[in-house]
Amino acid sequence: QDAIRSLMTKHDPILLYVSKLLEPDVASDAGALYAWCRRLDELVDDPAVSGDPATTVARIDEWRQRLDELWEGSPRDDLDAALLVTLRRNPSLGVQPFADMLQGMRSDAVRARRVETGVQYAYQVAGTVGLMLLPLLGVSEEEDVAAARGPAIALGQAAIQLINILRDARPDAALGRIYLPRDEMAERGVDEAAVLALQCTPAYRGLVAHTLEAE
Ligand SMILES: CC(C)=CCC/C(C)=C/CC/C(C)=C/CC/C(C)=C/COP(=O)(O)OP(=O)(O)O
Repeated sequence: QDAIRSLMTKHDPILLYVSKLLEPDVASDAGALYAWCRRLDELVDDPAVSGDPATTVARIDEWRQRLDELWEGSPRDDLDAALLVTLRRNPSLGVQPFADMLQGMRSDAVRARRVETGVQYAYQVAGTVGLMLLPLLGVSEEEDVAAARGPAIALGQAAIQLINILRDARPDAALGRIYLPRDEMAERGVDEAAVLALQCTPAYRGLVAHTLEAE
């Protein structure tokens, strides 16, 4: 629990407050899921390997291997062991959202410069979080999951991913990366070169305003 708390304190302090609003078991399950996602993100975002897709991909594949071992009941460390407790407490939690998040990070890593985002990537790195949380929130019967799946993914995407993309658009562009949806950029006449040159054009402002309104 201490290791989970210190990850949250460092990266997402607001989640410490959110956790206090949850039942103790739910809070510790959410914390275990958080630690898995955050450690994966740290592997990928590590500045030491950010210019080296091959190393990043190797790390992601290693994390996938660890996930499989965890699913077979063999955690490699205390944080994995905490996740195993969570998996046992929430048997409807399937491997798919974890595998999908890994796939999203992998496809991000192999594209050296420009990442096409859109709905699929947003699902992979954020919508999946909504799916992971469903069983913790008491949604585990098959037909309930089917009904809640769409809203859960939408919540993850809207709450985490799109806000993140807009917040980080400038530093990402400075790194030669654009995570804005390509189809909407084209529709609104937002020029890729202008974004990379950090120009805040009226078309770009329009896209930001439209994205915020839509969510
Ligand atoms: C503890 C509670 C109440 C909920 C936990 C909810 C969960 C599982 C959250 C996991 C979020 C996470 C770390 C996802 C990994 C992928 C992702 C969208 C990372 C974004 O991280 P930021 O720190 O916002 O951005 P940087 O990667 O740029 O640092």
